[in-house]
Amino acid sequence: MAPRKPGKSTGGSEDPSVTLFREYLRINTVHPKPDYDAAIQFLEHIGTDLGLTCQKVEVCQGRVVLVLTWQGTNPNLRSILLNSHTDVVPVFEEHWTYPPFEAVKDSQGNIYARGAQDMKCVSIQYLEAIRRLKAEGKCFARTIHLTFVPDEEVGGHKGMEMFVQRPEFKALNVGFALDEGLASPSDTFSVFYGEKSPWWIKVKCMGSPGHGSRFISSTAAEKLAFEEKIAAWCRDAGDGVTYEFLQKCMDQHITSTEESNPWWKAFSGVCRDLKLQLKLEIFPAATDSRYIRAAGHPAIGFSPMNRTPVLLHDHNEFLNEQVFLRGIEIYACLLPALASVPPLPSEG
Ligand SMILES: CSCC[C@H](NC=O)C(=O)O
Ligand SMILES: [Zn+2]
Ligand SMILES: [Zn+2]
Repeated sequence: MAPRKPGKSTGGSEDPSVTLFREYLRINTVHPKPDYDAAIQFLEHIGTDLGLTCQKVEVCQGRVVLVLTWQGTNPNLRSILLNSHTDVVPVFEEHWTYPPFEAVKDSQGNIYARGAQDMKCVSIQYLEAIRRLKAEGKCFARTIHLTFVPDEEVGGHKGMEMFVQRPEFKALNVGFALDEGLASPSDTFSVFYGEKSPWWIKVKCMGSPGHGSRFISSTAAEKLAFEEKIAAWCRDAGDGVTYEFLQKCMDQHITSTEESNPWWKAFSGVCRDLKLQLKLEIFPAATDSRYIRAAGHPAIGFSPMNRTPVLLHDHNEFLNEQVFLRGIEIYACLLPALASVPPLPSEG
């Protein structure tokens, strides 16, 4: 085990937000057996400390969604949803320079841990931005809800997919949601308004595989045409060859990034004021945003990490503490703007 080194980039005294982030990273929520209870207890404690109301929704056995709420002054208006998942993907410890659940900070202020980018940073940034706004005595018209969901990394079925079907979700009256994005190695910040639709397919071939790997010449861009091709391959391979979808993402919703859209106007307006360069992208995989969008709500994927290599699911995932702290400042500007979007025509 590598020794834990004291951080030097802050001159020895660490920002309490960074300390909290590192504490959260040490909670082992790795698949296949994430310690969700420990994560929820930790987050609930922070929320209660901040004076947020707390609700727990058990979407199925052992899978609880934690909802922390900062009530707005006009509860009739639609709310802002800040979503994050609590689970992280497995590690190959032998490929890590530092133990992946110790949140070691090196001399440059880089914090190494599974979940440093995906996406424990964002959970703590949301909370710490709220801490700052509350300390300044701020309050806003719209309610802000934070949801902490399980199982995103295994498809979100026992997480956000079930939660959006629940009356407790409908009662949140969501107007606009923020969820995870990706780091960006350049100066720009990546912003995601839609996602690819991954298909994970398990093919079961009991006998001889025959010529099941033979490709048919005409390619099909259309997804349903592609599924027919898979079915045909299985038929061609002989009896007893079956396939099943482990993931079949079909959602094609995208979120408006038109200046005329009031949510986008608020989001992009803050970024302009802060001189953040945005790069609008389609997320290359699938996140829980797809369930939020499919439920009819606009959602933007945004993890404020520029000048950072994209290391989600990779060995030696890290985030620099200065980038992390800048993210809190960014949310502390975004949240007031979003929670102050004037009543929309549909809100009377
Ligand atoms: C299709 S379920 C996707 C789960 C996971 N999402 C983001 O990383 C992923 O591995 O892409
Ligand atoms: Zn993620
Ligand atoms: Zn992930």
